[in-house]
Amino acid sequence: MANTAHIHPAVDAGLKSADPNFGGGTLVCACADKPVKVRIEGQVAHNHACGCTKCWKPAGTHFSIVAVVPHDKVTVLENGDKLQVVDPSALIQRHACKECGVHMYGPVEREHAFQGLDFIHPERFQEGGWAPPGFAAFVSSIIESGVDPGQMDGIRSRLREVGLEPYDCLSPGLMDYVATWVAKKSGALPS
Ligand SMILES: N[C@@H](CCC(=O)N[C@@H](CSCO)C(=O)NCC(=O)O)C(=O)O
Ligand SMILES: [Zn+2]
Ligand SMILES: [Zn+2]
Repeated sequence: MANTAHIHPAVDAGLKSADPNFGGGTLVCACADKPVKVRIEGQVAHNHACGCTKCWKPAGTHFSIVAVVPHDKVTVLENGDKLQVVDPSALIQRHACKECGVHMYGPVEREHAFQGLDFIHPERFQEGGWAPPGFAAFVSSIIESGVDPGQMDGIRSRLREVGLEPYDCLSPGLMDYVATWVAKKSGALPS
């Protein structure tokens, strides 16, 4: 029987390939009136499906689609007065539209391996061509949002079917990157 587990509309509809000429675009929130618009220069990196409770997801969806760009490639173009930080104590300072709730950008300002990067949701680009997600992160975290643990086998196999290897943290490459940063900071590895 076909696996019909829903992941995210952009995944369920079939992932679109990156356009090698994609040079950036404009993220737009979901407000019909005075939408927040944020300009991103260049292609996104490390795009992934994220099951954590903190990332913004469209209604009825278990996963977000989230990627990073350098902070200096992010410019608020319109209606920035509608933005507010969701959780000022979080590592990722997610700036959400107060009216529709869409997260528009989330800088990491703290001393961390990801400092200088902003987390964004490429599905909010009004243009196509952004790099598709390459793996699924924080998959077990969807249980924290109320997903029945009995559905996890089906969800993980669906993720594998669509080419998104499921992990319960970030991908091994990113976890190694973070751990290397920590080891260099502590002196466990030479910097
Ligand atoms: N089980 C928790 C996990 C939350 C979490 O650690 N999320 C990650 C991934 S977000 C995008 O990849 C993270 O780095 N969070 C930092 C932050 O949120 O500031 C849950 O589901 O809430
Ligand atoms: Zn909005
Ligand atoms: Zn997340």
